[in-house]
Amino acid sequence: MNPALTPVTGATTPALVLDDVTKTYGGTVAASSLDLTAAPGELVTLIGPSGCGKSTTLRLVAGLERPDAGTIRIAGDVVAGGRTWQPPERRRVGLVFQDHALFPHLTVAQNVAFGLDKMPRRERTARVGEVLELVRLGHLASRYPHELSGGEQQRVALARALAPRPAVVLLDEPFSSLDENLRAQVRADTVAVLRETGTTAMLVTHDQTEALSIGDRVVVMRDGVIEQADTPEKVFEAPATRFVASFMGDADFLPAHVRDALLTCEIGVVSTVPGWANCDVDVDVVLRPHEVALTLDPESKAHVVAVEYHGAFVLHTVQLASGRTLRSWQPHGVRHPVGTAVAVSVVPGITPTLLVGDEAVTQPPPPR
Ligand SMILES: Nc1ncnc2c1ncn2[C@@H]1O[C@H](COP(=O)(O)OP(=O)(O)OP(=O)(O)O)[C@@H](O)[C@H]1O
Repeated sequence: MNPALTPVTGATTPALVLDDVTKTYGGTVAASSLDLTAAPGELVTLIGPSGCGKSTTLRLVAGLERPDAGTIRIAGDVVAGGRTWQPPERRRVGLVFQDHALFPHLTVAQNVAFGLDKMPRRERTARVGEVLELVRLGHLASRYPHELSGGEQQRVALARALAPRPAVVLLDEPFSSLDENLRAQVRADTVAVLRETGTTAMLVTHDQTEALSIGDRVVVMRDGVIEQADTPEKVFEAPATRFVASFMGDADFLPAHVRDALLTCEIGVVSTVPGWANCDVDVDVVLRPHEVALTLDPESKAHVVAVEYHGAFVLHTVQLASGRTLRSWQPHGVRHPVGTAVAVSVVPGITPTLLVGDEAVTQPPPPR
């Protein structure tokens, strides 16, 4: 990493802490008792349905909204909480928005220099050159925003956010105005720059794959509440709630039973459940399409009811004898026509998530 580009944060001090932060608008609780910590250099992705409070969370950190309660710390300093209130310009945060929000009458270099007005002129010019090189736009320094592509504008917005060496960069759906092909490239470039500079970032997205693929940690929100904040693997493979299981990827739920450490449901034995010996409990099992196997079986009461071609994989929906449906990813070359009778099982070695009510359980619930 280039030391000149390193954001100034203490190695052990979290870059960002939200402690019991709440924000309401009239009767709407947009953020409810949020607890969240980002370590220096961490990239946190925030995801959830429309209106769940993602942008509010970002705006609270940026200082564009005041919390009703709770404390926000940036690089160890309280910026909101109790009697303390730091305005946005004193918070050491960089902002990148979906629409880039560049000043149309300023050149690329002037846009990037905008937040550096307190810096001596020579230092400022050097810094602008440095961050423009970082985003590979040094050659376009004297262009105006309307003379740039969408992807280039987004890189200018990132350069402008990084120029003052913020403790945290906040990105609100930064790629959603870009078309599909460009988005993947700009996303990869942006993440590379954040990594190279060791920048702590919080990024709001609507895109599950994006949240999982770029986040060190994924924060799933619903109705102003954090449902789960975990590594991408945990969020996908061990969702904490029914909502997280279904929101972060395709998931089907079947009533199931654990007796003496054996998990069974309508399709038969699913797996063993170590540590669940001597119990006899009803649960729901979460099954993802890549965990469901199909074999041709004319005797089976299950049959294919829908087939969707997705290119590399073909999604089969199967109706079981009970009327419930399960989905199964089949490889590119496999296509069982609608009506085909199939035996359904799970692929070997899976550790499925079990739910009691809407909560995932890893221990047998206490006897009632
Ligand atoms: N300024 C405001 N005044 C009143 N209500 C607001 C205001 N800003 C947000 N809200 C409400 O707070 C809730 C959370 O909004 P927020 O914009 O944070 O959600 P979001 O998850 O970012 O949604 P989206 O994905 O649609 O952008 C919503 O119910 C919204 O209507």
